[in-house]
Amino acid sequence: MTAATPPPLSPPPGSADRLPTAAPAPAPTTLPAGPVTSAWAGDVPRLAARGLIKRFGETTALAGVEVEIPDGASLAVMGPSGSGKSTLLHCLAGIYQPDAGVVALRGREVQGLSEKERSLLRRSQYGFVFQFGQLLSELTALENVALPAMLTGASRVEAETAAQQWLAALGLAGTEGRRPGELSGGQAQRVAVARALTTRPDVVFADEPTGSLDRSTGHDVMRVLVESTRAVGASLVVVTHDAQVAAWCDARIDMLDGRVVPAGTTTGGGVGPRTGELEAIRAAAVPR
Ligand SMILES: Nc1ncnc2c1ncn2[C@@H]1O[C@H](COP(=O)(O)OP(=O)(O)OP(=O)(O)O)[C@@H](O)[C@H]1O
Repeated sequence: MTAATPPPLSPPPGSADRLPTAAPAPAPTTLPAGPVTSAWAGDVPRLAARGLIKRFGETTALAGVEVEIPDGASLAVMGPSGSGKSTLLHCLAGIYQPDAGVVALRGREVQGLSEKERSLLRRSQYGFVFQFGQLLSELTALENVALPAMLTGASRVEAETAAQQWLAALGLAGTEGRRPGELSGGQAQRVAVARALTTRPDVVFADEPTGSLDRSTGHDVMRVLVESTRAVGASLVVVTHDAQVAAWCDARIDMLDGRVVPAGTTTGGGVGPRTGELEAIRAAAVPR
């Protein structure tokens, strides 16, 4: 990694105006054409799950999870290691098929789709940001961001023009030609955010998006992630151990043993000190 100058914080207030509106050619929708499922016929959430159960052999990773994410809202999923956070994200995103329960995108059930249909759904209507970005190391930042749009049918020129706009809006102008190894951790995560937004997804899923970053860079990345998804009208699901990361989101659920429990009842991080506690203790311990 280079000792890169941190990019300017972005998007600044009002940045929605600066985010590109050029969308790639719309991908064929994978949502069933039928009516909205009656359970959500009134106020249809962007994404919802009912009675979600997922088992791995003897392990019940999800034991009946209910969750709703409104249009354009962000949800933090917290809880200790092994509580089912990533499994929930994978079920919501159509990566895992649940053993029971319903997942609905805009009121239409998606859990019964075939693997091919779910793959198309993920490519065309969801965006993903992971802990280590998962950028393709041999591609430049521009190519990484352009790729999802090309996979959903946009021409190379169209996809790269839009990618350039996304990168500029996210404070990354000038990094287009760099490969992931030539970016700072914060820059790489911003590229991952740009890549997640480029197909104008319905929902962005982020699994520990700041897990590999220092506190200040993580703070910037969360701001960019929350504000840019909001600016384009996407809903956001963030899995995190960090209460300060969760605080960026509109709502939070806590998980324990595969269930949603009242917020604040889990430590989110095992037996160790919680986020910010050591700093507070050290500050309090300074002689006055
Ligand atoms: N592919 C898998 N095969 C077998 N067991 C799994 C698999 N994925 C998850 N599990 C188990 O399901 C439970 C929930 O795991 P999950 O990864 O969802 O928890 P988590 O809250 O995301 O944990 P962490 O914070 O450590 O990532 C755990 O007991 C885990 O061991």
